[in-house]
Amino acid sequence: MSDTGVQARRSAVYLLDQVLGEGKLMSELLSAGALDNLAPEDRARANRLALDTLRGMERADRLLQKHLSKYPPLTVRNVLRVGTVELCQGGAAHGVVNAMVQLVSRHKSLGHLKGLVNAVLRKIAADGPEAWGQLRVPRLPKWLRGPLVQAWGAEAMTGMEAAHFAGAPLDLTAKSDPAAVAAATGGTLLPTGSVRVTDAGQVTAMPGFDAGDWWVQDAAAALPVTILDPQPGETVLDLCAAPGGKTMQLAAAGAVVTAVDDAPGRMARVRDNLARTGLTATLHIGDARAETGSYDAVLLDAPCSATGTIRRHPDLPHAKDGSEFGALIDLQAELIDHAWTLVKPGGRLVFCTCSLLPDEGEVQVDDALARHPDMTADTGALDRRGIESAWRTTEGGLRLRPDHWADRGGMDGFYIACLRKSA
Ligand SMILES: C[S@@+](CC[C@H](N)C(=O)[O-])C[C@H]1O[C@@H](n2cnc3c(N)ncnc32)[C@H](O)[C@@H]1O
Repeated sequence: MSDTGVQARRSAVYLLDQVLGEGKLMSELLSAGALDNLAPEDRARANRLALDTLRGMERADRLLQKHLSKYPPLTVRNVLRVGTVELCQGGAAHGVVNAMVQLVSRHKSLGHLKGLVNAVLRKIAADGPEAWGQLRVPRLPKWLRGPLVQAWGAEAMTGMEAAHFAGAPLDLTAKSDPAAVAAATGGTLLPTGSVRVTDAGQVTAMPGFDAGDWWVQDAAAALPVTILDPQPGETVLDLCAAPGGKTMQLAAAGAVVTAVDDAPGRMARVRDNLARTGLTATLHIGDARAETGSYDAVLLDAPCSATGTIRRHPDLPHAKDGSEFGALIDLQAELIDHAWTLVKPGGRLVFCTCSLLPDEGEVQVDDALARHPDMTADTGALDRRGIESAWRTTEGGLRLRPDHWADRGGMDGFYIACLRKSA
C-alpha cells in the first residue's frame, strides 16, 4: 500500500460513487479496469474497503447523521462512510482521518470540505467504534426486503441479513480429491463435498491453484451438478456456462460436455479455466435459444437477479432497484422451454438460478411443469450426500439460502430442480 493509503481509499470512494450514484455493479467496474492503475496490494485494499463499506453502510450512515446537519455531496458522504467503517473496524484514528482529509483536500471541487471531513471523522473516531456493535445488522433496501420477507418470513430475513453482513468464506470444488484439497489448503470438508477456507489470502498463490487441482465455487453453486449426477461418457449440454464452474465439474466427472454462453469475454474465462484444470469441453459462443441437438442431460444455470450472491456482492442491492427482473424472468421461461427441446426422451434438465426470489425458482418450475406434460420433477435426484431434507420445496426442487449452515459460515442463495422427460 502507498504510505498513507490515499490511493486505495480514493479508488474505494470512486467505486462507491459509481455503485451508489450511477447504479453500476462492482463486477462491471472492475472488468472495465477501474482499479487497473493501482499496485496489487492497493487494488485488493480498495476492493475490500468498498465491499466492507457497502456491507456496513446503514450503520455508518446512522453514526454519521448525528454529526451532519445536512448531507454533503455524494463523494464526500462516501469519503465519510469509508472512514467510518475503517475506524469502527479498528483502523488507527490518526492514519484514517489524515488519509481521508488528504483525499478530499486534493479533490478539485470538494477541497473546501476538508474541514468538515476532519471534524466529523474525529468525532466518529471518539465514539463510533463503541456504538458500532450496538447498531442493528444492516437491512436490505425495501424494494428487495419486502418480497423476501413475504417469501421466507421475517426470521429467515434476519438470518439472511446476518449472513450478508458477515460476508462469505472461500469455497473450492476439487477436480478429483476433496480431502486432499482440504489438507493442502488448510480448509474444511463440507458435508456436500466442497472445501471451505476461512482465512484465504491471494487465491492464485494457494497450493494447487497452478496445478488446477480445484476452482473457486460456492458450496451452493456446486450442487446443481451434484444433482445432475453426470456419468462418464454421457453427453451434457451446459447452457449459460460462463465462467465455467459447472462446466469443469461436468467435465471432471467424465461427461462429454458442450458449453454455451453468449458473452465472448466471459467465454474466454471458461477457456482459461479449462486450460488451467486440464479439462475439456466444446465451447459455443451464442444465444442458448439458438442451440440445437439432443443430449442425455442439460444444465441450465439461467441469468437471474443474482440476489443469492449478496454475501459476496453487497453492491447489488444498492446498484439495482428490481426494474430489470421482469425481463429476466421472461428470459428464464424461454430458456427452459428451449432447453427442454434439447433433452433426449428419458433424459433430464437441471434448472438453477442464484436467486432468492421464488419467481426465479419455485414459480418458474411450477409453471414449466404446467406447460410441459412430459416433464416431472425428479425428487429422487435430490437424495445426495449432505443435502438436507428441510431444503426441499413442494414442487420438487431445492431452496438454498444464505442463512442455511449458519454455524458453518452460510452458503449462497440458490434454487435447483431436476426435471425428467418421459421416455
Ligand atoms: C449465472 S451465470 C452462469 C454461471 C456458470 N454456469 C458457472 O457455473 O460458472 C449466467 C450466464 O448466462 C449468460 N447468458 C445470459 N443470457 C444468455 C443467453 N440468452 N444465451 C446464452 N447465455 C446467456 C451470461 O453471459 C452468464 O455468463
